Amino acid sequence: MCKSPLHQCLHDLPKCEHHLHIEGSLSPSLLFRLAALNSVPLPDASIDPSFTSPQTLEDRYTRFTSLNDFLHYYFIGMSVLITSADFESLAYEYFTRAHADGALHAEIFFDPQAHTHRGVSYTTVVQGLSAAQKRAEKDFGLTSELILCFLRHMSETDADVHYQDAVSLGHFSDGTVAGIGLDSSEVGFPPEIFREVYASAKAAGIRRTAHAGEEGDSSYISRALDICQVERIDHGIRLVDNEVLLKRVAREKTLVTMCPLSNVRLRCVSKVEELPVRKFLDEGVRFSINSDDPAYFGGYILDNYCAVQEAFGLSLKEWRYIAEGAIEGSWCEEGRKKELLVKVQEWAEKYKVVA
Ligand SMILES: Nc1ncnc2[nH]cnc12
Ligand SMILES: [Zn+2]
Repeated sequence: MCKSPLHQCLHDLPKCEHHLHIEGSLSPSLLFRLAALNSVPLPDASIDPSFTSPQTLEDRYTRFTSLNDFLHYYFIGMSVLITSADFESLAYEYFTRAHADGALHAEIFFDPQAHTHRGVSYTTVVQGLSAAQKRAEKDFGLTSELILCFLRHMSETDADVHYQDAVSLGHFSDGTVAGIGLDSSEVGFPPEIFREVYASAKAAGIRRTAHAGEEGDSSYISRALDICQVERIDHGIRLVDNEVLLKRVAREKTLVTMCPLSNVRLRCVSKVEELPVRKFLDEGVRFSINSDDPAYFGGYILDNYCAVQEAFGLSLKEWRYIAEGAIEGSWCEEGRKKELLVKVQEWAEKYKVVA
């Protein structure tokens, strides 16, 4: 448990998670178990000693030097996921943990290209994730959405093939997949590479987000907004370098999905205190707080909330603003948003937060 005196209060605060890579919730112990079960070879421990045991892998995760250093382990890790049942248990475990942290709604990324290119079909992945979503809603009342991410180090053509697969299966129109995103190595892979697939999605009324301004400079954010017409920005911490852009994001109520512990582990900042939380609050930027890849970055959603509290000492009124902004920026139905806003009101009454 964190040291923050607000721990219980932050636990009880109705939370929405918008930036969670489901493959990034694969713990080293599950990784080793699934590798054995599915007979997937892991790197030889004599070449990379991190793969000696779950503990040595966990230790290696505390020493990432960059986004690419992390992605190397992330892609090896997910290679143990083979069957629909693997994806279902991975996602159900994540939902169970998010529920225990007091999350009521989660919008989770998945990376289909990273699976299809090693022979696991798009349908296998989505069947497993959808089954977990239904179980989590039934068991915990936790609602969720899927966001199909394109890997920016792969071609636009390949992204389009996967987009068209999802379109032809009716996954965007029947609600199986809520929208598209863009992830993986940022620098050198600007958003405009994917302008056409984003234009198709916009024309079809499909929701759009993209990682931008994580390691890349603020022009990645403006290009994601202007060229790909995204409705959200994932990470977006480099907004602080461009005052005009920051004011625009505040004015347009674009949701910025921050991931504090991730940014520290990947050395985008040296400590949580360096993140623009205070600046975003002062300027009225709408943002949510998220875990990104919790099994790799040392914390789930509540750990991230507590880390922000320890660094910035926010008031309950400010936490209420964050919670309401996260709900308003969610991609769930309006009816669900209203229910979630009522829960924030109840939280405010319980903790005597004046409006
Ligand atoms: N933090 C991150 N940035 C870019 N791509 C990712 N894929 C998983 N986590 C990511
Ligand atoms: Zn991410």
